[in-house]
Amino acid sequence: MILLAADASLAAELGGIYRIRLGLIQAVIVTDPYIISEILAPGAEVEKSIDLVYSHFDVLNHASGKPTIFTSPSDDHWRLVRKAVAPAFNPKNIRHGFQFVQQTVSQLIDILKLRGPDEVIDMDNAALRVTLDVIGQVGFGKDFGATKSLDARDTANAAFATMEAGRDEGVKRWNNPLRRFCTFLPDVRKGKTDFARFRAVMTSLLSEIKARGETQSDDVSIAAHLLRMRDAKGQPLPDDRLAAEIGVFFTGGFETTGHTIGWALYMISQHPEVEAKVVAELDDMGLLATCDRPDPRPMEHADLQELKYTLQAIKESMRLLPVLTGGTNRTTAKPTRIGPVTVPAGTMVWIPFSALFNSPHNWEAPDVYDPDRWRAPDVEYAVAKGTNANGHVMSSLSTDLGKTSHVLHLEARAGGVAGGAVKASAPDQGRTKRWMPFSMGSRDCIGQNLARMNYMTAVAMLLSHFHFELAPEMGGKAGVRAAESAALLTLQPRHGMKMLCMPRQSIRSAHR
Ligand code: HEM
Repeated sequence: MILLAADASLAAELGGIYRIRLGLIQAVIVTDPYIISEILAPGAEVEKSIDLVYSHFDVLNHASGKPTIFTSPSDDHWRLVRKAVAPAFNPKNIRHGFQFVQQTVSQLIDILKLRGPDEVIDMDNAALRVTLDVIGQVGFGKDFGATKSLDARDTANAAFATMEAGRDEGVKRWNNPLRRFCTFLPDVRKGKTDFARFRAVMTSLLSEIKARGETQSDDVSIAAHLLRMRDAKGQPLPDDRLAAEIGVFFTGGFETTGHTIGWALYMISQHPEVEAKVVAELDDMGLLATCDRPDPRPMEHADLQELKYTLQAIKESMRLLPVLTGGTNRTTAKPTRIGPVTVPAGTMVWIPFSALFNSPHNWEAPDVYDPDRWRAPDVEYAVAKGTNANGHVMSSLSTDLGKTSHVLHLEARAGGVAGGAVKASAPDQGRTKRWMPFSMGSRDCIGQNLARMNYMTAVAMLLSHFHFELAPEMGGKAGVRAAESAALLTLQPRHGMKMLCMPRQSIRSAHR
C-alpha cells in the first residue's frame, strides 16, 4: 500500500520528501539523494533501527522466526554474521566463482540451441534458474540442477519450486500479517507446508556441507565462512540458525539477480540500436557467435571489465526497472530529523528506488532508455543543485522551497506532525548517490559483487549467442508494461518474459 504512494510520478509532483499517513502507519517517502545519504550513512539514527517489515521471511527461514542477517536490527547477531561472511563476497574471493557462472550460463545456451529459434522460452524463468544454481555452487558447493531441468522440460525442479513457493507464502503474509493465524484455510496450510519444505532444503544443504568435513583454510565460499563463524564465547551458531542464514542468501539473491537479467534482456531486445552496440562490443572482443565463428572463445573473468557498453545497457535497465522497486526502509526509534522535518518515533522512512531512479528531480529525461548516459564515470552521483532540461529542480538540498512547502502541506493534511526548521547542510555534492540498487551504508547488499558478476556474465554470454525477440503472446511493450508487478516484492513480469531465441550464427547481418 505504501508503495502505491511512492512512485515516480508522485515524487515528480511532490518533490524529494513527503509524508503520508495510512491508518496508524506514518511514513516519510524520501527520494532526495542528499537526505537519503544522511539517512543511510553508517551510524545515523535511523540506521540502527532497521524496520522488520520483512520479518515474515524470518518464519520462512527459521521455524520460530529468529531473525537473520537480512532482518536483524544492527545488533550483535547481525554484526557477527555480516563480519564473518563479508570476506566470501570480496572481489578477490568472489571471482573464484566465475567458472560456475560461466558453466551454468553455457549450460543454458546449449539448452536454448537445442530448443531452436521457433520455441518460446520464458527467459525470466531461465535466468532465475541460472541464478539459483550460481548461488548454490558459488556459495555452497551445491548444484541444484535448476538450469539443467529446463532441458528435460521438468518445470518441477524441487529446489526451484520450493524457492518460489516459499517466496509466495512470505509475500502473502507480508500483505496480510493476520494470515499466519488463519490455519483453518487450506491455502494457509499449504503455505505453512511450503515454508517447512524450504527450511528442509536448507537444513539438508547444511547437513551436506557439514558431511564434507572440516573446511579447508583456502575455502572462500559462503558456506565455509558460515561454518568458521564463532560468537563472542567462541561458539558456532546452532544448526537451526545456520540453516536460516543459508536460506537468506538464497531468498536475498535468487529473485533479485534473476529478474535483473530478465529485464535487461527485455530492454535490450526492445532497442535495436542498443543491441547493435552491445553486439559490436562482443564482436570486437571475439565473443560473438557469427556464421564464420559459430563457437566464439569462452568468456573470461577479465572480459567483464572490458564490456563497458554492455554494463551501461544493464545499469540503465536497472535504473528504469529496479528489481527492488520499493527500495529500502527504516523505522525511527525516537524523534528523528529527516531532512527538513523531525518525525516521531515509529515513523517508517521509505526510500523507493523506482521513484528515486526515475524522478525528474534526479534525472534528465528519466523515461528514456539511454545507456549512453552512463558513459560519464560519475553518473550514479547526484548532480549539483539547479534546474534541468525538464524544468525540474535537480537533486537539490532539503532547503529547496518547493519541497519544503510540499512537506508542510502534506503534514497539514496528515493531521499535523511537528515540522522542524530546515537544516542547511553542506553535502559533498560530488559523492552523493542518486543510483544505489544495492542500497548503501552498513546495511548495503552483501551479495552485490556476486550479483554483478552473475548478471554481467549471463547477459553478455546470452547476447553473444542469441538475438532475443519478444514472443507475440507477450503483447508487445504495452503487454509487458501492463504485466509488470511488484506484488511479489521484486519487480517482475507477471507472466514471465517469453522470448524467441535466434542463434546468432544463423543470422546474416540484420541483427549483428
Ligand atoms: C541484482 C541483485 C541484487 C540486488 C538488486 C540486491 C539488493 C539489495 C538491497 C537493496 C539490500 C538492502 C536491503 C535493505 O536495506 O533492506 C540488500 C541486502 C542484502 N542482500 Fe542483496 N541484492 C542483490 C543480490 C544479492 C545476492 C546475490 C545475495 C547473496 C547471495 C544478496 C544477499 C543480501 C543480503 C544477505 C542482504 C542483507 C545485508 C545486511 O542487512 O547486512 N543479495 N540487497
